[in-house]
Amino acid sequence: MSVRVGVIMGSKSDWSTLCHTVETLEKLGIEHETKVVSAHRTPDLLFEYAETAADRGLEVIIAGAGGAAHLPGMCAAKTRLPVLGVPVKSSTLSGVDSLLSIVQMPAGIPTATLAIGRAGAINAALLAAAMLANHDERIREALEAYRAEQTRKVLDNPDPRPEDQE
Ligand SMILES: Nc1c(C(=O)O)ncn1[C@@H]1O[C@H](COP(=O)(O)O)[C@@H](O)[C@H]1O
Repeated sequence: MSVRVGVIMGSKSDWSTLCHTVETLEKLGIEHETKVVSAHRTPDLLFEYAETAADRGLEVIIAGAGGAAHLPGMCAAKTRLPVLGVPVKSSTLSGVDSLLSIVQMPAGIPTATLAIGRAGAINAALLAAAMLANHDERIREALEAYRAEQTRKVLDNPDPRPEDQE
């Protein structure tokens, strides 16, 4: 099966956030690749990655970065593929810096912006799945099953108290 989604991140230190993206793609059975690519530290690699992504068969790119998070926007500038940006929570500014660096793109080069941290990382995978599900029945079924399971878990256990206090 060919790789459908590229998951890139600015540093190895982003893995503890982007691992949630990868875990969710794996749950849904979506073929993906992961790589450290930085607009700042490896600009030529980023250009090459983004410029070749569509021809290599990728359909969506998920890009996570923290601080001055230029990676998603610069990636979007060099590919026609949809780019989903995940703001990584930074130690100094709690990820607000990452969020603002990704969200306010100029008109013409859109970058979808998810929530800061783990929730955004999971939702980036689910959003990529929703895009692929438009033309892929296997992924559509996997996404529907994921959501049904999530709903069932809440309905089966509506008591908010921790289990040892129920
Ligand atoms: N924001 C970017 C980019 C980029 O946007 O190209 N490259 C690295 N970084 C970010 O720098 C932070 C600290 O990186 P280090 O932990 O390697 O010092 C990471 O969150 C990374 O995403």
